[in-house]
Amino acid sequence: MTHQKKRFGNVMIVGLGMIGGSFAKALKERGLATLYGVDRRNGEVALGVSTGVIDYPAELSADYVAKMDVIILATPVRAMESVLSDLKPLLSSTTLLTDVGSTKGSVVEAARRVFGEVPTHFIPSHPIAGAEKSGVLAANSLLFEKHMAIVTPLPDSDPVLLDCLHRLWKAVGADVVSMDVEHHDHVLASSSHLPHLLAYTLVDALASSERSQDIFKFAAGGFRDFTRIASSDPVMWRDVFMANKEATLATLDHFTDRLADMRTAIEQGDGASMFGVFTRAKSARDHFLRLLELRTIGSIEEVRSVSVTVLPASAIKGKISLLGDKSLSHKAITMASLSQGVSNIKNIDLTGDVRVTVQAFRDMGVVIEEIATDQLRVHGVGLQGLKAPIAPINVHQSRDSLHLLIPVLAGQQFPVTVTAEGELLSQSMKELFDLARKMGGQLESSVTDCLPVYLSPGTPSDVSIRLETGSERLRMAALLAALYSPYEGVLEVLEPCLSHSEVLLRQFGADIRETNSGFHIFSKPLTGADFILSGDVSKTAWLVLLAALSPGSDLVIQNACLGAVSSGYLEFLQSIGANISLNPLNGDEVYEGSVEGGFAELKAFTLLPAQTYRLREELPLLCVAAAYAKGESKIQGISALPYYDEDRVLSLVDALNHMKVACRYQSGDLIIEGGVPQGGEVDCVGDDRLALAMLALGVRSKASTKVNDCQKLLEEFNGLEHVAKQLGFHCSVA
Ligand SMILES: NC(=O)c1ccc[n+]([C@@H]2O[C@H](COP(=O)([O-])OP(=O)(O)OC[C@H]3O[C@@H](n4cnc5c(N)ncnc54)[C@H](O)[C@@H]3O)[C@@H](O)[C@H]2O)c1
Ligand SMILES: O=C(O)C(=O)CC1(C(=O)O)C=CC(O)C=C1
Repeated sequence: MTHQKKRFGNVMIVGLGMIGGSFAKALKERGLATLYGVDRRNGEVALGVSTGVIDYPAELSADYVAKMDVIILATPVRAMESVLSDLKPLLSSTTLLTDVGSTKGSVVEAARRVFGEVPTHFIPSHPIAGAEKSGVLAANSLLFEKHMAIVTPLPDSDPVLLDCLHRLWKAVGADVVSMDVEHHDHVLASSSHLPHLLAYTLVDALASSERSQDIFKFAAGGFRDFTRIASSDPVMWRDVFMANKEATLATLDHFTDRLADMRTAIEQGDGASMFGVFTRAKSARDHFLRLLELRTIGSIEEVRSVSVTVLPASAIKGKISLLGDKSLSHKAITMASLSQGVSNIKNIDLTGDVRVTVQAFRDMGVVIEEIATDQLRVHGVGLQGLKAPIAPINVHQSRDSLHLLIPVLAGQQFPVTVTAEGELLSQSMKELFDLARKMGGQLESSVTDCLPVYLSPGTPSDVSIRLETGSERLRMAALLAALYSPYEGVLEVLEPCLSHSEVLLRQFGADIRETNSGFHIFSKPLTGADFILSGDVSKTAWLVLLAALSPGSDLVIQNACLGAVSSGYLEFLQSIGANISLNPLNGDEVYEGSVEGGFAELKAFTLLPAQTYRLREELPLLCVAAAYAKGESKIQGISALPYYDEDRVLSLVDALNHMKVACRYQSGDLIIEGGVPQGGEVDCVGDDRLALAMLALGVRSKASTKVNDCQKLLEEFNGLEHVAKQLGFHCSVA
């Protein structure tokens, strides 16, 4: 045999069936190895050669085995012991020996029985990919692409060969993960072995029933989807259940108990229990499917960047009602989940981060029905009625979800891990974690006060909290912490007037009394409520600014969220000359109403540090107002802002410079000279608020403005193009 040495040299497959054949074919097609096949059925090997799956037939003899760089066992798992015995006298310790068996403990035990102890060059593995077919003719060279391959190294495994095993799986397209043998067998017992057992048993039970002819005749999609895997190879699966007895019995018992509960629910006509199980199962499956799709279609980074372009010189005209406020949407879902009874929430915005909050409560057993695209029915479980989730709670990049969940989780009876993604992982959460500590919770994290955090409950105690910052998210978190006080919680805040958080909590029956410095919150269960959410605050702020900057505008937002906190920004715009009128529908301190806005020349302004802090959420929009105002505006105290608010302003300064707006950042203050921006192409670094500010900058600029990296903006504001069209200005997504 004369051939050039390939990257993985000579590779022998023992058991040239569907999996062994697929592996051989994948390596061969990529030119990565010279392939040898061994099978107890000579016909499979001959077929392997004739169909080009392998290069050469082989045998388990010294001649062949000695020159192999890699040997892969791909027989059913119980046949592996005899193959290992045959190989034992022939093997060299430099040959990587691995397997693809569906169970790992039994294969390791077989190696121990044959060799005395597991040789350092035998490293088990398992591709999580397959099909219900068997035999070499079912070989598929793409089978492992974007699927996982688990390697289960042992403490003494040879590191060089372990590295080679990782590279081998990677070379055929798999994502490689490491796991210990016992964990592997437990996880696979539930994710793979139990479903096969159910499919086989279901088909067998139905096939032996008296109506089997008709059952199969009328079986359609559901039956087909559920039972595809009952066509899998019986030898392989008999071996799996004999090899992984303990773990499969454990998961089968758990499942049998749950099935018995379902039987009782059907018998008793208990629709609520059935509905609960089905809703949780649907949401869990949808969630896992999304994760799976993300893995198989590529990572988030690979998603192509989206840009939004705004054309200048159009008036903002029309009457509009906005979808519910994002922050109120998060809060309403949280309060409804913690209430006793059912809540109906209308005009809720279920896009972007709000989904994270919905998913977290579903993961903890709350049934949340989506009645319409903007309407939820939440079956609350009470303040302490959440169930331990089966996996860590992931808040992704949602700061709102995190601030609501930490105090709520600190008030439960079970421990839980909370994690996040992106920037949230590297930011200190000290103030938030301190609230949970005050509630008696214990928090452990590998980096102090950062996520991921392991949160375990302690003894609940009355909390007394004094907030030193004006953060609305922290205020809501503190209110929730106080709500879990056994008798009375005390909250002192910088601005003791009522905000939407307290008003919303009162709608759910919370006993919150105002004091000179804040609130007293008395222990009392929340009760379900029905309500309609007011329109989004940041979209209102954006549209009103667009109208103020565009001559000829005549805008009416019918369901704006008004009141002490949310109208601070609108009142400030009024103070610099904007033509805005606020028309509250009722006289409460926090209320809904309409906002009317039109064009007016804006005056330059100075924001003192305290104002800058108070208006920090809308600061990018105020910078845009300054860019169009007559004269020089000064925004003081930017360096004293939380760093993410400061970063946002600094990114906007880049865009201002790019659009030839004269501005400078000096000792923590920003000075902006008003004029007419040039337009151009800018990047919002994936920040939705920054994207809105940059689009506002383009609304009356000399040329069109294209804002890149708008994925997050479109998630958070998915009706953007429609709203623009309705109000007569041109905003297009590419
Ligand atoms: N089918 C799947 O979806 C899947 C997925 C991942 C892992 N696995 C594992 O891969 C292995 C192979 O499964 P498959 O689906 O390819 O089965 P398969 O039936 O297609 O192939 C197994 C091959 O092994 C041969 N064989 C049996 N005993 C032998 C022996 N003593 N010596 C030499 N050859 C022998 C058989 O003749 C057959 O050709 C199993 O251990 C299985 O647990 C299967
Ligand atoms: O897709 C299929 O047909 C499979 O059964 C593949 C499957 C699984 O259960 O997911 C089967 C056995 C394994 O060991 C790994 C993967």
